[in-house]
Amino acid sequence: MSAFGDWIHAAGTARLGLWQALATPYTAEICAQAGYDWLLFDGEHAPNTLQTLLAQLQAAAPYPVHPIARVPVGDPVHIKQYLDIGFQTLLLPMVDSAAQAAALVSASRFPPRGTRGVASATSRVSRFGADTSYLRQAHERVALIAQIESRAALDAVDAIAAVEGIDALFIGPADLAASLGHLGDPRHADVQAAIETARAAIAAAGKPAGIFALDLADARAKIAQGFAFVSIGTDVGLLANGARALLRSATETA
Ligand SMILES: O=C(O)C(=O)C[C@H](O)[C@@H](O)CO
Repeated sequence: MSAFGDWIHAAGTARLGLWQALATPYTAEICAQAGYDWLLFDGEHAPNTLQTLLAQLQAAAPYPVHPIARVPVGDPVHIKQYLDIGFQTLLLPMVDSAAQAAALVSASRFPPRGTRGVASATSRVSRFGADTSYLRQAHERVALIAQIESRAALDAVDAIAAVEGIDALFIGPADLAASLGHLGDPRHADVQAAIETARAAIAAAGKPAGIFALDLADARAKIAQGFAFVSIGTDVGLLANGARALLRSATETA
C-alpha cells in the first residue's frame, strides 16, 4: 500500500475530512485548526484560482491536517501546477477508465517515470530548490485519488483501482447519481447500491475508498459501511445552514 494508503489506515478508524469551497485562507485556517484529518480544497466546483489555493495551503500549513486538492480537470497542466505549489495529494475528478488513470499518473511523475515538467528551482514544493531530494523522491510523496462518479467509472472500477500510482478512489455521489439517471437524488436506492458495489471493489483491490457524505447521518452510515476516508461536511454548508438556523432560533417565539 502507498504512503497515503498507510496514512489513511494508520488511524484504525475512518479519516474525517471537511470540504473547502469558500476559497479563502481565513476560513481555511479556521477549519485547519478544528481537528479534521484532512481538508479538500476544491478547484473544480469552488471559485478558486492557483493563487487562492496557494494562500489556503499556506494558511493550513501550520496545522496537523492533510491538505488534498481537487483539480478542475485531470490534465497535465493542472496536475503540474497544483503539485508545484505544494499539494502532495490530488483528487482527480471524472476518472472513467484505467487508461485515463494511467495517463494521470504519468502526468504526476517526472521523467523517466512520467511526463511532469521540472521546475524545482522555483517551486514551493521543493522549497524553491532547497529540498534537493524532491526530484528523486517526488513519485513517492505524491498521492493520487481517482474519483468514481459515472456509470463508465463503475464499469471500470476494478481496472482503475488496479492502476499503479492510483493510491485511493473516491466516490462522488452527486455526479454518480446524475450519470445513473437520478440527477439530484444521490440517496436513490440504485445510487446507493452502486456506491456499495464500488466500495467493495475498491476494498477488494486493497486501496482506500473515500466518499463525499450527504449529511452527518450519511457520514455515519458510510463510516459504518467501511469507507476509509469520508468528507463529513462543507465549509459552505456550515456557514449557510448555521446562518439560517441562528435566525430561525432568534425569531422563534419562546
Ligand atoms: O459528485 C459528487 O458528489 C462530488 O464529487 C462532490 C461534490 O462535487 C461536492 O462539491 C459537493 O457538491
